[in-house]
Amino acid sequence: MQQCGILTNTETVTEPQAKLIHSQQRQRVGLYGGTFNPIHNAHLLVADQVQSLLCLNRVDFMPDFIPPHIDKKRAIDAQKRVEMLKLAIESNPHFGIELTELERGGVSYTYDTMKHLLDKNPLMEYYFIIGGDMVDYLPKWYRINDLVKLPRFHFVGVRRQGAKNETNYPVIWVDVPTVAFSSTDIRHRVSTGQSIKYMVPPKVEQFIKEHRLYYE
Ligand SMILES: Nc1ncnc2c1ncn2[C@@H]1O[C@H](COP(=O)(O)OP(=O)(O)OP(=O)(O)O)[C@@H](O)[C@H]1O
Ligand SMILES: O=C(O)c1ccc[n+]([C@@H]2O[C@H](COP(=O)([O-])O)[C@@H](O)[C@H]2O)c1
Repeated sequence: MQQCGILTNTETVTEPQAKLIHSQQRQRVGLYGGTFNPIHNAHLLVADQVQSLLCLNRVDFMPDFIPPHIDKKRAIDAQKRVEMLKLAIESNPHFGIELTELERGGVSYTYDTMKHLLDKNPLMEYYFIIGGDMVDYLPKWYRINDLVKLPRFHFVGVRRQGAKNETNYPVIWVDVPTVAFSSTDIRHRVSTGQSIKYMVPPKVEQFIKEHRLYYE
């Protein structure tokens, strides 16, 4: 079991220890942004691995309203994406859902989201999880130079096959065992009658069937 460096009953506290204690009064929150159309097991695996590797208090999945790369995909309605997220995370006490981008509407620029969350939650330290493929695109992100300078904000890059997995921006890199499929693959498999068993949680599979999502 990994130790997360919690100091207890410390009588004489050195300056580095004090800084550590102070930093531990902050909640370390992972944010996993995406369209989640639908959420799949690779997302869940990444979130779980990053949570334990970085000793995060929790990881919140944050569905976007309009993804900044609009041409990338046309998602099903937000309510159904959230329903599937709820079903997927219900058994993990370290997982939650952050709805701020859906509530705000418009294009879900991360800079706007983080400004809002950091102002609202001064005791939270945020770890924004992105795949290595997304790291390659960081230079094109809206106000990226301002975003990386925000206090209490960190990018966590999950290395992925096929991505460059390097950048000049500050990124905490992690290696986690992962699998290569995407939501696009899930949608394609459903629309062509192939099995998605073990690629999404059973309740999400059931939801997709019941609501006839992605069949055409
Ligand atoms: N198999 C995977 N392994 C690691 N990271 C992943 C994987 N699939 C998606 N991600 C990451 O999850 C985040 C949210 O992704 P998103 O909701 O767009 O899922 P996606 O599977 O990439 O969807 P789509 O195929 O519709 O683009 C992104 O940072 C993406 O890089
Ligand atoms: O702010 C930006 O310019 C920006 C550009 C690309 C992606 N993002 C965010 O990165 C997360 C993953 O994006 P995506 O397209 O893989 O779903 C999601 O939360 C997006 O809002 C943000």
